[in-house]
Amino acid sequence: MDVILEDVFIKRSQQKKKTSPLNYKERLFVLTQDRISYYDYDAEKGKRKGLKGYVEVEKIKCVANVFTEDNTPSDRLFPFQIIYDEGPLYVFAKSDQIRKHWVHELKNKVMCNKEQMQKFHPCFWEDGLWKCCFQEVKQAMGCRVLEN
Ligand SMILES: O=C1Cc2cc(OC(F)(F)F)ccc2N1
Repeated sequence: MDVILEDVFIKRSQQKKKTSPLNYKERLFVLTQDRISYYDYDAEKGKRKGLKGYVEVEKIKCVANVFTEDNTPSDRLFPFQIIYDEGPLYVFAKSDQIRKHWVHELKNKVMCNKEQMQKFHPCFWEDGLWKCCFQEVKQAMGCRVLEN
């Protein structure tokens, strides 16, 4: 299966508990027709190393930008979210242009998916609540309708 897009992003690890610290790791992301995979990689050699995980494109219910807060570090200015049945996965692109390209490609794939989501949370789930609507239930219905 050939590569559609490939880029180095920071990903936010899914927090097990709301008190556990958030951690951010740089990974190589690869989009193919049916998967978005991410790898450990060697920056010096620019080589892919171990596959760390993936999400099947058909499982993605929504892709959207995420609003950042004012105190966002400079390497996490362009986040987007990939929402699948287990919730949102947060990825940080290096520029708005790179983010736009990935979100565009992923949206094109999601529109063909059986399960799509029209309501989502435009801000992060962080420290046990949605930063957009302050609901404290992660499964709370999205507070924003997806515009076209
Ligand atoms: O804990 C995790 C696993 C993960 C995967 C991911 O990228 C995706 F969608 F799988 F391509 C993005 C963020 C995270 N956080």
